[in-house]
Amino acid sequence: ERLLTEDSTLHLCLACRNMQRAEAARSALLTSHPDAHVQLLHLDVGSVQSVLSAAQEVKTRYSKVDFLYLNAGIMPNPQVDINAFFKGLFSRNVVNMFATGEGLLTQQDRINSDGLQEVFATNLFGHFLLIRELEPLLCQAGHSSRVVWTSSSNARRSAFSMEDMQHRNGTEPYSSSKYASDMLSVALNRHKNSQGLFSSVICPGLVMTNLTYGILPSFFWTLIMPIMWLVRIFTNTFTLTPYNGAEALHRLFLQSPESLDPRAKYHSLTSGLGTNYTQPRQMDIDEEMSEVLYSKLIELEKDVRRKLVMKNSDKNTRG
Ligand SMILES: NC(=O)C1=CN([C@@H]2O[C@H](COP(=O)(O)OP(=O)(O)OC[C@H]3O[C@@H](n4cnc5c(N)ncnc54)[C@H](OP(=O)(O)O)[C@@H]3O)[C@@H](O)[C@H]2O)C=CC1
Ligand SMILES: CC(C)=CCC[C@@H](C)[C@H]1CC[C@H]2C3=C(CC[C@]12C)[C@@]1(C)CCC(=O)[C@@H](C)[C@@H]1CC3
Repeated sequence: ERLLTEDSTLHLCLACRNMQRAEAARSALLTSHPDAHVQLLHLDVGSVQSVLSAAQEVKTRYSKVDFLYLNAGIMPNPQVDINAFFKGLFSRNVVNMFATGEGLLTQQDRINSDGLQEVFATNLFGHFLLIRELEPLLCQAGHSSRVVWTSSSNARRSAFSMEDMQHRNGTEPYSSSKYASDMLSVALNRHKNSQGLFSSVICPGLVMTNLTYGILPSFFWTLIMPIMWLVRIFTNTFTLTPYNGAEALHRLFLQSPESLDPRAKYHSLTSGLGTNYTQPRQMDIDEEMSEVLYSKLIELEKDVRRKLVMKNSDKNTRG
């Protein structure tokens, strides 16, 4: 919506797993921008086969991609640690606790049909595979393109382990996957800037969406809304509405790739008085670690492709 308000001649492609929701989003966009070009594409970013098919379809439809917004993300079965919340409330760490949710949330992950951890597959690996597949459209001579990751201030180095990059053994797969996306963005810039591809990371702040309604029921959030407006005075990270949360996505659209800081996370912020702005903050990233992650993802990609070929040939021989 905000991009079309900026430039109504844009060609948008909404890549979604639920086509009914995609159609509803398209209709809403066409109501406010009747001449807009909005196409739909089926994509389940958590499925390797779906990513490969969707990328193939993009390559037949378009000759180049200027912006790729990697926004899809999940936080399955979140649990709030109430004790930690009340402890944090009376500690010196209280502002950081509200800004990042650090130490308050755990999730239950599971293995998907590709044999990958679902949160890792959805929040990181599917996006990575999509970029790899779309490289011919993203990396073109004399043309610069942009990849924008929706990360989170919940991303934390200590939640991530290189020996367990899928977070099979921990209870914070969300934080781990978001930290991995921050590292991957840094690595992508190192590898791809020379080919015209620029990667950035944003955090929308705490926004009321299906994700947050999965943490606490919507009526509870409505009930504590006055408290949240109060908290906003101290953190600025309680953006609360999708419009405010999209501030950094919108800002990056207007900024030239050369002016971007590859090691910064761009935060959507809303002041106590309701003013929206974007602020870059340095990420806690080690270049060497990001390089190791990049290599491990390339290895996993090879492995996953090999398995898919075997699976498909098995299917063909059986029937
Ligand atoms: N809300 C918040 O406070 C914060 C959110 N974020 C991040 O913002 C992003 C958007 O989340 P938000 O809008 O809050 O949450 P929602 O759950 O409302 O939206 C998530 C979106 O991702 C889509 N999605 C999930 N899994 C897949 C998949 N396998 N394939 C394709 N699409 C998929 C969902 O599609 P469908 O409609 O089919 O479910 C939905 O459109 C996420 O990356 C999240 O981590 C970051 C910081 C804070
Ligand atoms: C606001 C009050 C009075 C209570 C709510 C407490 C927590 C449930 C809440 C405080 C900080 C929140 C938070 C997130 C989830 C809900 C909280 C832990 C996130 C982790 C949600 C997803 C993200 O990506 C982060 C940016 C959020 C950070 C803050």
